[in-house]
Amino acid sequence: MKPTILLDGVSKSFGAIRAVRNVSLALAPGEIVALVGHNGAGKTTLIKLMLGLIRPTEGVVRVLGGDPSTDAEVRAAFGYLPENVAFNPALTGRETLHFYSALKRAGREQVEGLLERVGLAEAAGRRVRTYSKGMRQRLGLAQALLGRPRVLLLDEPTTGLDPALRRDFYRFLEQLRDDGATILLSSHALSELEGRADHVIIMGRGEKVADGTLDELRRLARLPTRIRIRLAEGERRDGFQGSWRAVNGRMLEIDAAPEEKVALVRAAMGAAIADLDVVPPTLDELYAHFQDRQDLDR
Ligand SMILES: Nc1ncnc2c1ncn2[C@@H]1O[C@H](COP(=O)(O)OP(=O)(O)OP(=O)(O)O)[C@@H](O)[C@H]1O
Repeated sequence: MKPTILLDGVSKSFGAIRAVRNVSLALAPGEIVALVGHNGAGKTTLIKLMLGLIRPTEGVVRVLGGDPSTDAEVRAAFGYLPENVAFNPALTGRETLHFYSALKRAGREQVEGLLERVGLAEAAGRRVRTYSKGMRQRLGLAQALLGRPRVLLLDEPTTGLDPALRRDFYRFLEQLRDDGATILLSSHALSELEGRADHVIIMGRGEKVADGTLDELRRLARLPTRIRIRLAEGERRDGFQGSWRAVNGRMLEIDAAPEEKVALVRAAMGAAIADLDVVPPTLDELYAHFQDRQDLDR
C-alpha cells in the first residue's frame, strides 16, 4: 500500500540545534501511529515538517505524494491538533467551529455532528471561556476533524482528558482509522498507547531509535516476558527451582527469554496451579530499552 506520509533522510536544524537528524519513515493509510520520545526529542519538529509548517534542512517530506509546504491540496487533507490548543475565549464552541470551517473551507453542515461526536452538543452555545480543559481539548479535536481529514496529526491529544473521555477518544480514533485515515499521535503516556497504536516510532535526541509494531519492537528488544503462577493449595514448590523466585507467599515468577517462554509455561502446567499470568514487556520497558541502547551507542 502506498504510504500517506514518507520522510526520506530528513534533518532539521535551528541554528546550532539539530532538532531532527536523518529520519526516514513511512506511515500507511488505516493505521494509528504513536510517536514517543523524551522532552526535546524532536516529536513536534517532525509533526511540523509533516504539516509543511517548516521545511527540512536536508531530505524529502512527501504527504499523499505531494510537498506539504507548497501543495494546498495536500494541506487540505490534514487535521492538526497542536500541543497547546488556544481558542478565542469570547466565542462559543459552535462559533469556534464555524470560524474554523470557514478557514478550512469545510462546510458548516459538519459542525453539529462533530459537536455531538466529541460530546459538546449541550455546551455548544457556551463561551469557550467557561469550558474545562477537557472540553477545550475536545473542541480542539472537533476542529482537527473538520473537512474529513485523511491525515490526522495530534500532539499530546489526551492531556487533560479523564479516563472515560480517553477511552471514548481512542474509540473515536479507531473508527477514523478503520475508515482509512492515517493518525499520528505524539504522547508521553506510553501505557495508554499499549494495544491502541498499530505502529510505534521512538525518537531520542532527534534520531529515530525504533520503528515497528509493538510485537516487532518486542522481538527486536528481546526483553524477557514475565511468567507468574499461583500454586494450588497444598502444591509444593519443589518443581520450580533455578530462576523461579517466590513472591508474596504462594506466587512464583520467572523472567523468560522469548525462546524459553512456551517451554516454561508448559512445564508450569504440569503442577497444580491456581492461576497463571504471562506478561510481555510493556511499552514503557521497550521505550527505556531503546533509549538506553541509544546511550550505549554514543
Ligand atoms: N523554533 C525553534 N528554534 C530553536 N530551537 C527549536 C525550535 N523548535 C524546536 N527547537 C529545539 O529542537 C529540539 C526538539 O524540539 P521539539 O519541540 O521537536 O521536541 P519534542 O520532542 O516535541 O519535545 P516535548 O515533548 O517537550 O514537546 C529541542 O532542543 C528544541 O529546543
